[in-house]
Amino acid sequence: MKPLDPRLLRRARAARTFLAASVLIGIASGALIIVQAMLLAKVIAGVVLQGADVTSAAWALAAVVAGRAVLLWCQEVVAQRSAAAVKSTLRRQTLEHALKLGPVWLSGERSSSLTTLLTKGLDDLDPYFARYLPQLVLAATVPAGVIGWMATGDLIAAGTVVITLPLIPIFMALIGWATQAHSRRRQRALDRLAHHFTDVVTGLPTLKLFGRARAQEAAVRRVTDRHRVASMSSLRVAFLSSLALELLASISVALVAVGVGLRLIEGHLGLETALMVLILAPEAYLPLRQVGLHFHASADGVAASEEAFRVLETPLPERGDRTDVPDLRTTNLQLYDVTVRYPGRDEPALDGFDLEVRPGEVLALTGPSGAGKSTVLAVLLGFIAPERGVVVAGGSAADEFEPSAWRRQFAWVPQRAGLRSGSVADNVRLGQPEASDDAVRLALLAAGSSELELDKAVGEHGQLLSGGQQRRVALARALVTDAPVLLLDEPTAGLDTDTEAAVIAGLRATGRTVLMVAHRPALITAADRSVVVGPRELVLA
Ligand SMILES: Nc1ncnc2c1ncn2[C@@H]1O[C@H](COP(=O)(O)OP(=O)(O)OP(=O)(O)O)[C@@H](O)[C@H]1O
Repeated sequence: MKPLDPRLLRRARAARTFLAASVLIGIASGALIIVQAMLLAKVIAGVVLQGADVTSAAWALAAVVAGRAVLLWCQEVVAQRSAAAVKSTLRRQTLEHALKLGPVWLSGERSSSLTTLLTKGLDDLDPYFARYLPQLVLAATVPAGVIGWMATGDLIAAGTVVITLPLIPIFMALIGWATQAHSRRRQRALDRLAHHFTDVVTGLPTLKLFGRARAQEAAVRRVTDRHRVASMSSLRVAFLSSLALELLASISVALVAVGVGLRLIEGHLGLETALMVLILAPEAYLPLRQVGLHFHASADGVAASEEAFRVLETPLPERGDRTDVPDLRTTNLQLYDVTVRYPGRDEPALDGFDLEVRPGEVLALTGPSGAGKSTVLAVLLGFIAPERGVVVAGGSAADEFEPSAWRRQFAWVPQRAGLRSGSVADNVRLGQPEASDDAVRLALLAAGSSELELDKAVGEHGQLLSGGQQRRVALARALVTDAPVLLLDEPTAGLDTDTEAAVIAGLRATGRTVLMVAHRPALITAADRSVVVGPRELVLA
């Protein structure tokens, strides 16, 4: 593990400010430690030898101690603020990037890993900023100053420190090497726990229905146990390594002390100098020991930031920046020879697919389950880039356009409605935040949901609404936009025949281009045309 990931400095301005402030505070702390040792030695020697007046030195010592307390406070304030700023920057950047990567990239276990990373994961950066980095700066500044100053009083003691001090970073590097693997294992166990737990909670009604809820207890226990074992082994390494570093530093200080004691007895050193060297010796080792101590607390934070960088460094599909997207109210939309392969899949989800969508037509995409109908919509929305082939509008390829400008031409109703908690109106307004109550009512009417009150509560993932109501609210959310093309993934699934007829009539009445994935005969019949998606594309009149 690198002590300081340069990507952190590049991505978060707060981290750079923090580092600069920490270096200044570190240098000031180093100077105060030396002055404190000199004054302390002077006061003790004065008292022991009963000759000198130590009053002024005692006052100066009190001032130095107060100065160190103020520096510590400054360091804490700067660290907490920087940690908060860096976490918020990383969270924002990671979330924005994940959104740009789109729902296809987020599918699978990625969404729960991302949730863990953006919540608990990045919080682990707190000890990294508040403890580890300041200590790292002190470790780089204080020992050099202390050894230099010791050398002016006792060259042999300074030499002893110079020889023994490097043992600490060597041990730390070895320990760090072992800890990194433990931290990663712990992070993976936490990810798996989050994923499993989300799955179980979301699927609890189904599990109960099939009498499998109890069986999940054992599965949750197993995953939790794995996390516990990983955490305990991290802690074991942390405690053992602290003990090793502590022991090493104590033996080194003892070596210095024995040498100083002998030279004092033999008269080669004065009492004040000997005291100063003895007081300073532990200070040379302390920052390095503390770095080792805080290293473990920060390892989880560093693992989380590496995870965030992994997301941030995932390349975005190449898209142009043109915003002059042709108006699809008047322009044909074409797919030529489009082949799509999902990451990790050998078989293509779409193979050499051609399609032409004319303005204002209602077109049904049909075909067996898994044939690639939803994938056609994902390609049109730019959620996945075709391996071969191209999407064309008005003579230009879709990937020449800036993604959000391109997507403004479309309103999408996915297979899962994707509603969030709030009211029905809140959910419809996701399509058009400025929509008036009348516009929302009109959209609900066109979606066959006139019976739904605008302020009716919607729970998480659309709970509190029936499956059919969720679909219709999602449809109203698409209809309230002014997008010229509606991409609908089975818009009438779960609706009764009358409501389905009303929805189809509502769709036609909008006069917009509709491209819908359709399994139900009523929907296929209501379309102007239907296209079969599958290994062999058939275009039916
Ligand atoms: N995110 C994904 N990662 C990997 N494979 C995927 C992903 N999404 C879909 N697939 C695979 O791509 C193929 C086409 O899927 P798609 O959802 O487009 O089919 P579909 O025709 O819409 O099916 P259905 O009618 O059941 O909704 C399937 O084999 C599916 O397993």
